[in-house]
Amino acid sequence: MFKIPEHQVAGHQAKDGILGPLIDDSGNFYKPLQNDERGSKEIAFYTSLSSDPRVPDNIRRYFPIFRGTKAINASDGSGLQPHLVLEDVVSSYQSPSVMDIKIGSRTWDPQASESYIEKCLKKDRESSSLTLGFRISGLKLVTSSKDASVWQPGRKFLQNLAANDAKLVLSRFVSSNVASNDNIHPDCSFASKVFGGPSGILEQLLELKKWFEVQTIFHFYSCSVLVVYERESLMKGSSSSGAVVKLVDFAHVADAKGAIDHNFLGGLCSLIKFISDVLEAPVENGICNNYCSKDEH
Ligand SMILES: O=P(O)(O)O[C@@H]1[C@@H](OP(=O)(O)O)[C@H](OP(=O)(O)O)[C@H](O)[C@H](OP(=O)(O)O)[C@H]1OP(=O)(O)O
Ligand SMILES: Nc1ncnc2c1ncn2[C@@H]1O[C@H](COP(=O)(O)OP(=O)(O)O)[C@@H](O)[C@H]1O
Repeated sequence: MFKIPEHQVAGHQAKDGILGPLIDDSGNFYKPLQNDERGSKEIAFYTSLSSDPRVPDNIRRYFPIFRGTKAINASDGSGLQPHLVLEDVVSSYQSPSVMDIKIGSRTWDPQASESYIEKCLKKDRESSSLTLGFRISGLKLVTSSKDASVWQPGRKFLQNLAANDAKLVLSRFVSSNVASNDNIHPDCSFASKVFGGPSGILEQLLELKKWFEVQTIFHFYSCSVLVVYERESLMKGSSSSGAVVKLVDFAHVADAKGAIDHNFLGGLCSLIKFISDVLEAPVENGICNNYCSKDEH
């Protein structure tokens, strides 16, 4: 009944007897509750999100639906363990293309231990978090569902991108010619249908930004924007990409104590600028002008 999620792109993964999330056939995503304060923080967040009247209805749709907790057999063979039961946000896609972008220059919350802060500071400094205000934690793009081929760059490569290369990766994420040749200029041919349009990724991020400009309830440290779309249907000429933004990972959410979450807001603004640039770059001869580097992998 429980399976390892095929489309998970970051975080702890349930393979090789490791503790990680599981899914079922009914659209549920079971995230193991880490048995330190991270598990309780994530439950506290979802519980408070569900009941807090200050969270506007239009913003709730950016979070996976929370269906409580349940003890299920854990992926590491340790027997019944408590899991968060969340909506599996990719379950309605035939072959979802997914990108996880961890937002904010700083990924530790004020209550973290000295050793955890030190570990995060190192990762933030060595990744694009400090320079860009976000880092791409993982990405998987289905290039052909017929032979199950995918484009899935290494996580270390993705996390350490300079600005030009981040633009290149975002461009490739919405290009039709990813499979053909690693060095080919991305054509960005799906940019307008995935990033653009009245219900595209950019509009969704802008709606979230509006809320982050005023909300003083939560500080979202180490939280990710998950971008999902159905590439296969675009390849076949459909005009609908099913592009959605979801926020995931609330193990480090802190009380905002009445202050704006400038860390998340800054990272979100930076991501919005990158996506706007990809969208606005004029395409000449089918080639996207924001192509920047030849040596990515
Ligand atoms: O253990 P690591 O080094 O893989 O770090 C995990 C991160 O992996 P990454 O830095 O992307 O390679 C991982 O990052 P992603 O979710 O993969 O972006 C989380 O930050 C995870 O922390 P938590 O479960 O949210 O508290 C991190 O786990 P903890 O180190 O906090 O347990
Ligand atoms: N509700 C969900 N539905 C589908 N996939 C999810 C969901 N939540 C997380 N994921 C997948 O799992 C990955 C890691 O999730 P995350 O909550 O960040 O775990 P961790 O705390 O281990 O870092 C995400 O990048 C995404 O691919």
